[in-house]
Amino acid sequence: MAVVTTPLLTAEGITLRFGGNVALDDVSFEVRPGELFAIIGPNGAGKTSTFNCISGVYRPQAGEITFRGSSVLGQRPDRIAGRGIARTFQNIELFDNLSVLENLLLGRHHLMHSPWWQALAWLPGTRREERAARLEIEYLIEFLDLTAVRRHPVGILPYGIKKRVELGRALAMQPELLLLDEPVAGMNAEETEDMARFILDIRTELGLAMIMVEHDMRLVMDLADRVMVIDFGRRIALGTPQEVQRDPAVIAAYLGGATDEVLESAQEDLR
Ligand SMILES: Nc1ncnc2c1ncn2[C@@H]1O[C@H](COP(=O)(O)OP(=O)(O)OP(=O)(O)O)[C@@H](O)[C@H]1O
Repeated sequence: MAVVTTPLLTAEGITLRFGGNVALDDVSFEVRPGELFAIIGPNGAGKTSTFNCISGVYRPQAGEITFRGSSVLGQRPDRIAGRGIARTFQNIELFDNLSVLENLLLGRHHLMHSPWWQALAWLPGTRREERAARLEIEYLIEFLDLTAVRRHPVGILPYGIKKRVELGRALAMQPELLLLDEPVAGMNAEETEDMARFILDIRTELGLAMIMVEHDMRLVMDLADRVMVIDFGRRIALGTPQEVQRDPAVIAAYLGGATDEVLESAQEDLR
């Protein structure tokens, strides 16, 4: 008997317009618990817009997005984050003057009731809630191999480590779904390999579902369980990495209507 899994997130018929410009046109997909779901597509295809609809930055004019069975539409980004959807950004958004530990504690803090400065002050009378948070953060610091830099101000760290701190801050929010916006953009080969390892560890050890937007095809094809391809705001393919990289519509989207010969060579590249 086939096992039916209830989706964690469902997007149904999402349409998003900016004036006359259609950023997303009737896009539907679902993300299953524990799945690594990738969204790819040429520049301006609508990938970031999809993230912005899920995380409450944009409200689509049509369609529905549900997380664990109830709608996220119309909710503020902080409320959606509190429901278990955390996000990293294309451009790192951290507090440069604060340490790695402090940045992670602030990420954790939106879940707590005590004032934010208490998390940083670490007073002798610090409440139980703060102590529990501190233990979780210490676990994440170790998990992400950040122990050696835990007290360093984020501003002085190399780019690849900053991206890892940003990942840590999103994980500190204890999400069930993590949105990764170009996690390896601008990274060298070694940093990319490290990040790929951490993404895999998040899936296997923490069991989190992830949606990843990424231009690095090798990373996508190596890591993702399923891939959705969008072009000009439309979903043109959805399937396993093997299925989408064979799909002529996908190859054509990347090349803009090519001959059979060029398609074949693109297929090689996508492999
Ligand atoms: N705030 C906005 N105002 C007007 N148009 C927007 C806005 N955000 C996105 N768009 C438009 O929506 C379309 C999709 O953009 P989006 O940023 O989602 O693409 P993308 O696939 O993430 O691109 P890239 O790979 O370059 O990051 C583009 O035509 C873009 O110009």
